[in-house]
Amino acid sequence: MTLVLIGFMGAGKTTVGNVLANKTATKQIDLDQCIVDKIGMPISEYFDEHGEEAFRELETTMLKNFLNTSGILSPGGGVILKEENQALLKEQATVVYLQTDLDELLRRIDQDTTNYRPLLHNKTIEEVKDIFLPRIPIYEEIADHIIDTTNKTPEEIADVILELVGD
Ligand SMILES: Nc1ncnc2c1ncn2[C@@H]1O[C@H](COP(=O)(O)OP(=O)(O)OP(=O)(O)O)[C@@H](O)[C@H]1O
Ligand SMILES: O=C(O)C1=C[C@@H](O)[C@@H](O)[C@H](O)C1
Ligand SMILES: [Mg+2]
Repeated sequence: MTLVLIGFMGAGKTTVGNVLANKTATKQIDLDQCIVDKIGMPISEYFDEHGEEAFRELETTMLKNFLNTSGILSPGGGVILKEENQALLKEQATVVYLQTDLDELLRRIDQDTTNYRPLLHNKTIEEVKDIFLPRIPIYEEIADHIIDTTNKTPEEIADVILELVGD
């Protein structure tokens, strides 16, 4: 079964997925990257040109394409918003939720110069909370395992995951 890492932007899905892939000699599929390769533009540009709803449709199509590929799948943080995706993840994957305190997420996102996250651009803390808080129960509901990543390195998180799901 595919191992899927879920969590908010900055939770470390891509980073931990890479560490895990190296440790287990499997491949990591970063769904955001697959989408970028397909659309030929950054996600932020796609949001500007086509809107979030169009992005979500595309994200669902790509999730279906890659869900049954063996390895580690790291989707974008909003993949859990669609009920269709929630059902797919619950039924067809082992799901690990990378849980992180909001302060730590904001610190990581602030320091991350390689990724631009359109949903968080120019948002106040209160506006970020409006996106973050309603997602928490969905992440928790879908997860087979929950790991608090706040004070752990990606290496430590990968080791916890391997203990939980075996390698
Ligand atoms: N456990 C950690 N401790 C400290 N920094 C971390 C940790 N995990 C990830 N980071 C850093 O936080 C930033 C965001 O990580 P990453 O891109 O892996 O998050 P993501 O969950 O894939 O986000 P998105 O949903 O936007 O794709 C990166 O700069 C990464 O180096
Ligand atoms: O959490 C989200 O809604 C998103 C997270 C990113 O990984 C991208 O998938 C996109 O910017 C949306
Ligand atoms: Mg990512």
